[in-house]
Amino acid sequence: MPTIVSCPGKVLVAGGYLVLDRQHQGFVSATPSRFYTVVQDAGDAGAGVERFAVTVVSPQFDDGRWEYEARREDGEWVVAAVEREGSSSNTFVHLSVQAALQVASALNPSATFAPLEVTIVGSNDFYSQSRSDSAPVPFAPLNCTIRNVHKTGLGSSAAMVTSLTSSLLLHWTSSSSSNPSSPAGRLPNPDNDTIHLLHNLAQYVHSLAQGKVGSGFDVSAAVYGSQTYRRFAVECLGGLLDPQANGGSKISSKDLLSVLSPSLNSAWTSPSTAGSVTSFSLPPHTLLLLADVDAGSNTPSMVGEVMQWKKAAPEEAERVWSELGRSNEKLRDVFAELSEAAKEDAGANEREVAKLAGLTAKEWSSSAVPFAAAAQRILDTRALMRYMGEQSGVPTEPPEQTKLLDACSALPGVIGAGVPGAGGYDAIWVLCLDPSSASASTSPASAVESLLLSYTDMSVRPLSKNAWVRGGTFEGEAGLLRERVEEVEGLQEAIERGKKR
Ligand SMILES: Nc1ncnc2c1ncn2[C@@H]1O[C@H](COP(=O)(O)OP(=O)(O)OP(=O)(O)O)[C@@H](O)[C@H]1O
Ligand SMILES: C[C@@](O)(CCOP(=O)(O)O)CC(=O)O
Repeated sequence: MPTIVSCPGKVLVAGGYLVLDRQHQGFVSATPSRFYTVVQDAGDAGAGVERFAVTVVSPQFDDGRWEYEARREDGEWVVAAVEREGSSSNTFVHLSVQAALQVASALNPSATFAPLEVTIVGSNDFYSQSRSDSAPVPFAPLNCTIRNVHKTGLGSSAAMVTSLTSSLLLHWTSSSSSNPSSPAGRLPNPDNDTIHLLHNLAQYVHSLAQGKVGSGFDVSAAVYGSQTYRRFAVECLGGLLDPQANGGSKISSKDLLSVLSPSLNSAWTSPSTAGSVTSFSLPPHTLLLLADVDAGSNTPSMVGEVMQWKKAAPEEAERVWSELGRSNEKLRDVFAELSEAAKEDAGANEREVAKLAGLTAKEWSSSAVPFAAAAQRILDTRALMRYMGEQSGVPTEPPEQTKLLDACSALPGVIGAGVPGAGGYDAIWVLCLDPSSASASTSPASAVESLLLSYTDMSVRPLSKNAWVRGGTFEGEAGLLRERVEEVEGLQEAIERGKKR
């Protein structure tokens, strides 16, 4: 039986930069666009096996095939890349296989291993698709190398690393313990302790592969789905990211597990160092529409400049961050109030949404409806982000984006719009009402889509409807899931394409 794990992409709706600091939180939506990893035995497992092959195929890419040999040396598993003519290296994949194998062997020292074939695919919306009239097949080949692909900002590396490390670890440990709160009709998810370990493992691999410590909100979204995220302290990872730790030699499997295991390393649970994941939901009958902006921004350098400003003007920065932090929390709270109201009286909520969908957010404000408060909160957060951008000299919401966001926000049924994550020229989100009565062509979302498709001041392309987040739905909030191949459209075909490599 193959082991399949899928993980969602992310949109950091609010909390960019602040979320790097444990004092503040990030407000994250998971996307229905997901990464899938399929792990299959390609031979028999043997007792006392000292080496086995792991082949990883990513059928969407011309260079998407990596071969590894796992060898046991002095009781420790080491994963080495097998170089073939024309093959590229993939640090994210290599480190995922190495770390997952070490943790699996530490959890079960007498585990037996078989050769493995692994297939990785990401929903089309993680990558810009070539313009064509027909919709691409699921997990469509991109006709380019990984290095040359244009990413859309949904967090491909975090979703990929999390689904790969998780599927490998679950495959090797044949974890049968399941979570009683698993959604009905789906394969049961692992228990909470296992999920926590999978999270810690993916955070470690992702940080190591990126060569930096981001806040980790993207990996957390890949595991836990939509959430209010407070980062874990770097101390949780001990010296794992420090190349000088262990005198420069590789960490043993046992030591790796003792750092990553939430039951062995109290830093993961102690209030002064632990991260936290609490709820964040978009209200029912709202739709978060996403669009890719072609210009692109360099997140690490933007982060560097904001941090420099923070150091140079600590008092002003502290004041702005506190205000932004409060504004972001208010946005989360008003979404929670709207979700609660919809739960209490679904009919009244639907009627209100249907009425407001024909009016602009400016027009709502005269009647002081709760959706008007959400619109105002979004404007407040944007204004503060722009102010921080001006102060730090970083284009968090550059004028071209302001113009585009304002144009979207002025359409009927639009609650507001923003630049996700670090901001800049990468992407935008637009939150609109999604009345059940509207036909696909008369909905606020379709008006936004038309505006974006005909926009000429900047090159902006809406992601497909498959990537839009529907408020209050399972698909729009779920984190890591175990999957059956026959239930994921196009997955079997993608595996077959990979076999032809
Ligand atoms: N389908 C895939 N198969 C294998 N590796 C992948 C795949 N997609 C992404 N990766 C890995 O992730 C790396 C990209 O990571 P990087 O941190 O640059 O992007 P990112 O910030 O996650 O992108 P974005 O947020 O825009 O999706 C690739 O170089 C590759 O190693
Ligand atoms: C700037 C930052 O807070 C968010 C970056 O988000 P994104 O990759 O632009 O979606 C960095 C981080 O949290 O790792």
